[in-house]
Amino acid sequence: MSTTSLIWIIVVVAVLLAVALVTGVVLARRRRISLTEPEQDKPAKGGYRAGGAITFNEPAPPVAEPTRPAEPVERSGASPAPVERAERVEPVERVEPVERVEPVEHPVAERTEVDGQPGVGDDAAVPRDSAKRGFVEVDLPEQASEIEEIEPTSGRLERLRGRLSRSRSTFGQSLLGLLGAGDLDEDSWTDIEDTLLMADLGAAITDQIVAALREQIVARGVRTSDDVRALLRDVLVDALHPEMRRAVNALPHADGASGPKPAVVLVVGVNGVGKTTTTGKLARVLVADGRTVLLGAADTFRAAAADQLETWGSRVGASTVRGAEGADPASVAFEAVKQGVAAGVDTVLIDTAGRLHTKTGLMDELGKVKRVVEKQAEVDEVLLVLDATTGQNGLTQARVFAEVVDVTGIVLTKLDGTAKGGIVFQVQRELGVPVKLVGLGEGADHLAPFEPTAFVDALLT
Ligand SMILES: Nc1nc2c(ncn2[C@@H]2O[C@H](COP(=O)(O)OP(=O)(O)OP(=O)(O)O)[C@@H](O)[C@H]2O)c(=O)[nH]1
Repeated sequence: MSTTSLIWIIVVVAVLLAVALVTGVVLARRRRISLTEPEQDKPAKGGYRAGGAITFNEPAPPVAEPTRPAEPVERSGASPAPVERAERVEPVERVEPVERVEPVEHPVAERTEVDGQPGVGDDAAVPRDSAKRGFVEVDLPEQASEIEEIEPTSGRLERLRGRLSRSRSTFGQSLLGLLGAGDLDEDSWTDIEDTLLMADLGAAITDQIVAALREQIVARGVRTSDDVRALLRDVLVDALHPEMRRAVNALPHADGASGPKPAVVLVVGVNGVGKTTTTGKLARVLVADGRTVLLGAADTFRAAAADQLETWGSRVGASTVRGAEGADPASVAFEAVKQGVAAGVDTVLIDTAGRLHTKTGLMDELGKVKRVVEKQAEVDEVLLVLDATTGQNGLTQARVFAEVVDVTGIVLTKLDGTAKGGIVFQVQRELGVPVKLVGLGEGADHLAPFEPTAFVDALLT
């Protein structure tokens, strides 16, 4: 072979190698997904649409403005003008802080009739408001001197979306970062799984979401940060079952032989999760919607709980029926519904006590409350209140309550205080019951309707 031929061969091989190298680099770059595009901070397509108000459901054909007998409750509209103060506003007893912090013996040990087992009215553990905890942590709202203005419910979640910032940064943004970081190897998928598990989505939903992402990232040919966001949004919204009915059954029953009957809503859950606060916030929403409300303080284990509820009521002109401390919760609930029917209010909201951690005790008490209430009127909604910050504990509670009463909706409180917003996914799956409302703060109007799309958008944008 001549020298010229050899030189030509070397040149051709060098050119081929250079072409192969350039092609490889270009292909590798095209497979990368970058999240640094200017589009990054724009809302996902369709935008954040949390404009919905809390919706209420009527149990039967709509009632045409029922005429109500004289009732000391003035209505407030969506933009309420100052209304006259309701008659029954009694001074709220202030509970002084308990200073002593000592362990408390469980009272059941001293009781002979229950054979050492907790009975109705007992806690499995020492109640949180025993001397061990102290009332100092319970923030009683100030007694209002006049009826307050209530923030309109429409657009409320949009206004409160900033309160989901902890979940947004540790859950939403982490996922976007991981998915958009380029070639996804097995380590990346493990990181994605860990992020979902740490946000309290639970193993089953994590598997479901990861499988959907793996499949669709290829099927859709995901390339850009917008593609990633859109895919993640669709997969998360889908896992939240947007088709579930989330209206609260709180509107009165149509005229019957004996006239219109109020809707009855039972608010249940263990102590400290935010039942009383939620009942108060819900009363405000109903009043803002032009409804008349009567409150039943069936949490008779703690006088301050009834005071707290009464204060919430007085702030919006709703009366509260309460019993003596330690009274039978069922009798208070019965009386509240009886008075609600007599007064012709639209809704009776009953705050129950959740002190019974033993299933039998809980069943006895809640079952009795429901039975006696049903002698007066149908129970339309049983709202189970869960504290989003309690993770697995909250789920255990949810299971017990679901076995005991027919839970029709979940209120997830304290979502503002947690980075684990994923509990929403898990609790719906566990119970098969929709999350209807979410608590996003201690403020009087920090209760919002739960909307899957708006929620996911708040996490991702
Ligand atoms: N950050 C935050 N705090 C909340 C929320 N909902 C309730 N809380 C607070 O949680 C605490 C307990 O609320 P309560 O309404 O007294 O709870 P409860 O379940 O009625 O408790 P018991 O009356 O003891 O059974 C209060 O300090 C509330 O202000 C919420 O959505 N976010």
